[in-house]
Amino acid sequence: MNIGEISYTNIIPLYFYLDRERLKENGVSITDAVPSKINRLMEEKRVDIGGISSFSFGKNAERYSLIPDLSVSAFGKVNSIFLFSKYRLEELGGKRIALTSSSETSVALLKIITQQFYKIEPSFEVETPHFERMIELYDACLLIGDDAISAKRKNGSYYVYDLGEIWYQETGLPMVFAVMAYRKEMETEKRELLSYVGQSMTESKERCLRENFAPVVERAVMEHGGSAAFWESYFNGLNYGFNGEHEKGLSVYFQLAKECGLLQTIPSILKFSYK
Ligand SMILES: C=C(O[C@@H]1C=C(C(=O)O)C=C[C@H]1O)C(=O)O
Repeated sequence: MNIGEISYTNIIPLYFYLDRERLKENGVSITDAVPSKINRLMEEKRVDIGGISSFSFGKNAERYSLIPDLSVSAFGKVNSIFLFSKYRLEELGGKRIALTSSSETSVALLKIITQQFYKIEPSFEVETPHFERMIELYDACLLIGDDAISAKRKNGSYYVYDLGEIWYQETGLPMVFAVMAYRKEMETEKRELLSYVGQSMTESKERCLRENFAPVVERAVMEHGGSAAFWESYFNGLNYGFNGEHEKGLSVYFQLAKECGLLQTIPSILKFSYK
């Protein structure tokens, strides 16, 4: 079994307390990469389970199921998914926007926001995430994860829009950015390991919440700089669960993505049962 691990700080609580030695002894390997790459590896069956973009789950829901109670979501500001812009959002019609190649959920979300909520039509191009280069060549740029956090630190004079906040203002629902999904074959081929991994991730999340993220904050400060207070508030601003509200938010997101021509069908959401 191969687990995909998104290489952004926001998902660390779901992986922090995994017993990597034990996993290795059981033949489990871990691949870390940006979300779009994990999404692709899972589509190519080179990753069996992992945090993937919720949009990628939507595209592949016939072949994937969800580990229950896990996600990377926000009820409002997410603080790491930003549109940096030389113009106000409502003025971006006909302008050029660079999209990070790391994301699928946020790229589709920005298209939903512009088309459905703001009724404007900018043009989009996918670029490798590099704030200075993107903003030099384009009118606006979308960054996610640690790239967005470091760009926000450097940003001087551009407008900054938090996509989680816009989503919440418009829908009153949480935005689910990543889900913990697995390929359905795992249920028959590797059921025991699947349960073990799902439960370990749930325990990791719960322990991080109990500790108010202290060890995760320490690691984030070491790896990315910034203050402990900043990271503590960042982790507390994210939501790692998946309940009826998340499901509602995700269903509305899929529905709007379909209306924008980004998804062909509205997928149903199936979850693993440990029983
Ligand atoms: C909260 C975030 O959510 C991420 C956003 C993703 C996307 O846009 O496809 C995928 C995985 C999440 O880890 C973030 O990266 O800032």
